[in-house]
Amino acid sequence: MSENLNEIRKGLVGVVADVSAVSKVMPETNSLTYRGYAVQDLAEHCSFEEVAYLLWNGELPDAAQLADFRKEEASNRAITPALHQVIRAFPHDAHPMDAIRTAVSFLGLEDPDTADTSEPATRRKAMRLLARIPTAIAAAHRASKGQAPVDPDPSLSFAENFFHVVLGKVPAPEVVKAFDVSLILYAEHGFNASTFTARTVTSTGADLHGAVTAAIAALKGPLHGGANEAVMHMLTEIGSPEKAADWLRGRFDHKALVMGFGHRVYKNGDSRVPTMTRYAEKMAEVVGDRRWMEMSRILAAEMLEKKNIHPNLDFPAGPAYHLMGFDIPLFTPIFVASRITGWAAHVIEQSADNRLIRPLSQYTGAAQRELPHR
Ligand SMILES: CC(=O)SCCNC(=O)CCNC(=O)[C@H](O)C(C)(C)COP(=O)(O)OP(=O)(O)OC[C@H]1O[C@@H](n2cnc3c(N)ncnc32)[C@H](O)[C@@H]1OP(=O)(O)O
Ligand SMILES: O=C([O-])CC(=O)C(=O)O
Repeated sequence: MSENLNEIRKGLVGVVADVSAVSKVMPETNSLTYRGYAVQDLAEHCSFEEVAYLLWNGELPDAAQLADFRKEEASNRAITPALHQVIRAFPHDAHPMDAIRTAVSFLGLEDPDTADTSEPATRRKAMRLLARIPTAIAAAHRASKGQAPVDPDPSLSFAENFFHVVLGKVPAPEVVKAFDVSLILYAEHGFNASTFTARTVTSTGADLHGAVTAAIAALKGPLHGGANEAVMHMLTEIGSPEKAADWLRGRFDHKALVMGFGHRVYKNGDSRVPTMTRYAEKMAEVVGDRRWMEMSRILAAEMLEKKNIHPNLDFPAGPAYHLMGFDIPLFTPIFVASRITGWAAHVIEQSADNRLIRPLSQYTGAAQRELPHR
């Protein structure tokens, strides 16, 4: 095999690493489909549970299949006293992404199917993770604030229950809908860094909890999922719409990244941004606070005009989650609660037709040499 420097694609830019039937990212039309359905249609007309079923099964559920899926998810939400105890032992200033990464690893220790990498076992484990991740995120977040955990409520939808376990109350239906839309938009996106991490771990024959633990670690990074938190920190730092343009000029002067902008695949706009922006605007109306969306509008217009760079999904999701009442460190964990669906679909797909993922590197270190005399 040739080892030509010209063949190196740093960051694997443009490399097609495998086939996948889970989703299709189409930068030429700024569009995205899950199992063939346009993501904006799914977001508008389906629930997150239906989309989770679709990603895992290839087809949308009928009424009975959806009822079974919902029942299965809702009845698996409780976490053990042992995990609650572990969570209470986390440092109070631990980032919730580190907390959920550790909790998922612990859930692997407890799971009766941990080491079984067969497809039926992986599906059972995926359902348990989907159901328990919100409970663990909420327990860790509440413990860090000195608050007691809230028991999950099986009578609530996935989205309603997320608010219930984190905040202890379920907001108005339009807020729940906006959150559900965000979960659908975040659920799946091809071979992004965290999903590729999950597939790489799976390719070694390792189990789902290992793959998801690694994927969470990858998602935390500010160039990936961590950007939704960084966006809200940025907006908070700017403070008011009048300061947005000047603040941005300062970033340009320092050649600094502007969080929530740019994308490895989309160069002319992220398929999910128009839908998420619309729902973030609705949240601004509900809350009666237009400041964040006004700042966002100015930043997006300036970035496009001066740099020709479009926002990605994390840009409207950040202020949307803030307006829904979530603390900033919960934003990327919410991404985890959603993306577990895409990760599991890819783990199942990778296992079904596996080959070890193992690229090459071109060596640039010292030439071969003799050991010093000893
Ligand atoms: C859900 C998600 O994970 S979406 C991604 C979330 N991440 C972010 O929002 C972080 C900010 N964005 C970025 O860091 C990048 O755009 C990435 C990591 C998402 C994509 O990176 P790449 O594909 O390697 O970037 P790309 O090659 O398109 O960059 C082209 C040019 O635009 C610049 N650029 C790209 N994004 C940004 C940005 N957010 N702010 C300022 N400049 C940027 C690059 O610095 C580069 O400039 P150069 O040609 O002068 O070196
Ligand atoms: O596709 C990517 O590289 C990042 C992204 O938007 C996602 O994971 O949703």
